[in-house]
Amino acid sequence: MKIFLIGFMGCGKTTLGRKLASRLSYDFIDLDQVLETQEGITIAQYFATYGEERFRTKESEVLKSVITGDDQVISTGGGLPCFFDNINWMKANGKVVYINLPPAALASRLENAKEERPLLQGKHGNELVKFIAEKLAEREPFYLQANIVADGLSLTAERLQSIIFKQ
Ligand SMILES: Nc1ncnc2c1ncn2[C@@H]1O[C@H](COP(=O)(O)OP(=O)(O)OP(=O)(O)O)[C@@H](O)[C@H]1O
Ligand SMILES: O=C(O)C1=C[C@@H](O)[C@@H](O)[C@H](O)C1
Ligand SMILES: [Mg+2]
Repeated sequence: MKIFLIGFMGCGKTTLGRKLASRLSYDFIDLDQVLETQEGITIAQYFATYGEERFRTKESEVLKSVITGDDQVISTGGGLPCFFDNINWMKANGKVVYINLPPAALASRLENAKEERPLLQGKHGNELVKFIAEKLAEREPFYLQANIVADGLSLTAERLQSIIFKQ
């Protein structure tokens, strides 16, 4: 089975995805990391060099190219479900799980991890919370199309596993 983790930057897709894959003995794929390895530059450098539009095309191509094995946990980029047919494509190819967190919680996690997230550069404090709240409102119609919505506050890989497999 393929499990796609989606949600806003900082909701824990990479952190929880790696742990979930290890618990299940599934392969772990982080699409941001695959893109960085394929292109030989960081996401921030990719945005700076080619711009967001080309990044969206590239991340969609990466999504469709790496999904080859059977049992995989795939952590996606925060914006990926909101472009092209990506959300429907993921639902047609596996189970999609949205990790849901409120803006203030996302902001406090992201305050010290913004350098590698180009959309957040230069935003601090209340301005960061406001930006996240607006972007999240724009994106939720896509995120909420997931098969499963998981509450991201104090979420663990163990809990995520039991939600997905309804144990
Ligand atoms: N369950 C958790 N509880 C507390 N902090 C967490 C949790 N999961 C992740 N974090 C922290 O939040 C930050 C972002 O986590 P992570 O990189 O996994 O998010 P992401 O969803 O992959 O973001 P992006 O879309 O930018 O790749 C990290 O600093 C991480 O240590
Ligand atoms: O939310 C977003 O649009 C992004 C999230 C990250 O995972 C990266 O894919 C990139 O920084 C863009
Ligand atoms: Mg990530």
